[in-house]
Amino acid sequence: MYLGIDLGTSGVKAILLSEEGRVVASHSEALTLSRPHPLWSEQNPADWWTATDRAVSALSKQHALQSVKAVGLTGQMHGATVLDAKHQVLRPAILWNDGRSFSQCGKLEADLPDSRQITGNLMMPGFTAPKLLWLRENEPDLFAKIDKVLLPKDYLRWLMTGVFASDMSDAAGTMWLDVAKRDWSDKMLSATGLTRKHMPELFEGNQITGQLLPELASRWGMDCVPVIAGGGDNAAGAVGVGLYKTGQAMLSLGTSGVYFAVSDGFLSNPQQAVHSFCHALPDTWHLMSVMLSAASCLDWAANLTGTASVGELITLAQKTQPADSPVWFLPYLSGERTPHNNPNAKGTLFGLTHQHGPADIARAVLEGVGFALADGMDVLHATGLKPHSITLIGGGARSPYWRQMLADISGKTLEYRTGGDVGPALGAARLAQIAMNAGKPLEQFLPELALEQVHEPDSVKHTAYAERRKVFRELYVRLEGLM
Ligand SMILES: Nc1ncnc2c1ncn2[C@@H]1O[C@H](COP(=O)(O)OP(=O)(O)O)[C@@H](O)[C@H]1O
Ligand SMILES: O=C(CO)[C@@H](O)[C@H](O)COP(=O)(O)O
Repeated sequence: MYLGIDLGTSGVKAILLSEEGRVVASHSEALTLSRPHPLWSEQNPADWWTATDRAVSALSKQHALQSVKAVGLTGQMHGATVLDAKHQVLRPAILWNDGRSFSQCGKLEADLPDSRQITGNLMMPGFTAPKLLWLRENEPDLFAKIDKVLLPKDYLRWLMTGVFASDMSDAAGTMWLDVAKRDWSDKMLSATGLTRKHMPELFEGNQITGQLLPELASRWGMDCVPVIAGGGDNAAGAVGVGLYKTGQAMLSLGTSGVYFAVSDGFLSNPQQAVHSFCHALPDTWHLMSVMLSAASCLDWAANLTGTASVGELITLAQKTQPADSPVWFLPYLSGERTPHNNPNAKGTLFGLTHQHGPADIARAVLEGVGFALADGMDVLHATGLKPHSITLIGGGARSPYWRQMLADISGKTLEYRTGGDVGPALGAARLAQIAMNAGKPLEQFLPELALEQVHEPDSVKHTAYAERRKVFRELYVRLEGLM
């Protein structure tokens, strides 16, 4: 078997994949997020480790882990985890949805006019490099002590193997990688006062980076098996659902919302904040549009409306019909990346009257996230890449009602496959299986998951939603200055 570990924002998931490609067990442990100041978003790396240890220990009670041949790692991207020379964590990790480094982004682009050519991307807060510049300017004593900068899953790897290593897909999200060359860029590193010695060694997603340390192996009832590079959660999620060829795409409904498409060449649309990164398999790249708050808006709305769970919130929304006097929701609760690149963008409810109640708000939130996802799809398609199939993954994809609404809003056929909700952990386990079967054809280990439901867009509803989306977009344009 293969063990896949996904350090998500809302929790750590561990799954066991059988040699035949079946998920035989899984366990999740929740994580919380801290927002100590406006625009800040942090987690304590010690909590990541506690949750990981608990998740794997719980899995070992469901299923003996003695037959695990390799471990694959994946996780939330871009987080800055900084260690001192004794390899102690210096401060809470600054996460992917943290907007504090907006001015540092402008400074980096001004200092390095070719930064978009090297990285393929617009410099955005949330990416790792501008956060390190923020630390240099705002916490200089701490910055001076930094010996290593690690991405979240690579901090777990360090604790599991004693090795500093990363993979190309996650490293691409730092803005220190030359994405076309798949190597660290000395120029980008030096612009933030760092060198290669601060970075982990680079691997492709399906390469072995080290072995599980003996004390952990015995704690979890495993051998000292290889730990594989793995990938950022989106690239690994794509591998999990079998996406590695140009034209394959997915929509990931996690804390963030991501439209991800595989490309065999290096394309980009930095002006509209489309991300252009390496894929987790050699010689492949991908594009993605990222919205910072997607399914997390449902958690927020469930809390706001006093509904017990996201499932209940969706049931509430289902009781409403698209109204004559609708409510609109701008889902920018943590600012936004694609297409606005604006950490100061705000969540907004518009159109409320005495007639509206919690159900209308629930519906507006589901629709608003859908409109924002459709905006992201449009700007990705503007690169010329036109995917021929779109698979839904992530916790939000568990709702058939929301899945159909997203097909109606986007006007695209959306496919839901069994097991898509554990996508990244499954992808990490699949990368581990590929690594242990080097030389065999990839296709053998990347079967598409069984199709559970196909959501065809309803053309009448799509036309109505297209009208509503015009107002959604206009609202942002008019409110941007006030935000
Ligand atoms: N039944 C459900 N229907 C729709 N959304 C759900 C359901 N259950 C959980 N979710 C959503 O799934 C999200 C978590 O998805 P997940 O892919 O695990 O995120 P992450 O990788 O960011 O930790 C939560 O924000 C929650 O709103
Ligand atoms: O910032 C990005 C991608 O660029 C996010 O997608 C993070 O990688 C977090 O993912 P989830 O926890 O929402 O899966």
